[in-house]
Amino acid sequence: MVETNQRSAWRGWFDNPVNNQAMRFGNLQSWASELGTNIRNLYVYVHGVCVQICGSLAVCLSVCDWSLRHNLLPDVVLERIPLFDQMIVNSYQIGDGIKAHVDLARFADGIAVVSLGCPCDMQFTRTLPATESDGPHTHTGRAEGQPSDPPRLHSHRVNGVPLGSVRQSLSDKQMSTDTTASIDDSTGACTSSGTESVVMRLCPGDLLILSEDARYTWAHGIDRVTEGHRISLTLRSVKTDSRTLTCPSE
Ligand SMILES: O=C(O)CCC(=O)C(=O)O
Ligand SMILES: [Fe+2]
Repeated sequence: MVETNQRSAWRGWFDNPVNNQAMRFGNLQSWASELGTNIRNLYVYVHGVCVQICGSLAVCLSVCDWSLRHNLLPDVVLERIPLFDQMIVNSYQIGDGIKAHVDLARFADGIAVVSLGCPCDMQFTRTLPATESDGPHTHTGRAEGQPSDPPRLHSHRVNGVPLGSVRQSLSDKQMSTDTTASIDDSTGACTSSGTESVVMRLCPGDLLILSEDARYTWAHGIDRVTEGHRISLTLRSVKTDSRTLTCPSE
């Protein structure tokens, strides 16, 4: 449903391949606000393993059927009204990508990206400290590279949840409440040349949430889309102190 509505929402915007990005600030279209509401209400269950300790020995190891419920966004972000007030729609033709970046600091924590159309691989690279990087707005076609010399770090868990589990199919009619996500540590985590990186396949209907560590200390980018037309919706919130646009000449 979301995909059908949204496709008609941007019909004609990208007919000319020169146009590959559309932005909206302030009040979002009703379907985009509804998407934000659905994201606010989403949570995942993380299944656990229980180790029972007796003295200094682990005497029993059992896989439990209890689950930990995680909201997709931190509480402080979920309290925000509206949750999102800025949207970018990116259109990628074959060969297009987006340079590895950390989203600009003027956007608050808690960013949601919905993937539609053809799948692609998104690369995550750990980079510290979080910087006001070039940002995504250099979306001019092919990605040009990765941040130079990112620090070496070790964890591929984000907010305690492996990156690969923070995906939720929006085509799932149950999306508002009883959603589940499996923990999958085999999401392509790899280490090369001392750089920690993770590749995540983004399929149509996937929702990617970037918050806290994932939002501030991992760069994300797409080398190039290889299979066909892809559309992404990025929902963000402009920080209160960044809402006034100033003209450099003033
Ligand atoms: O197209 C995407 O999946 C990511 C877009 C993005 O990172 C951005 O607009 O900041
Ligand atoms: Fe981004």
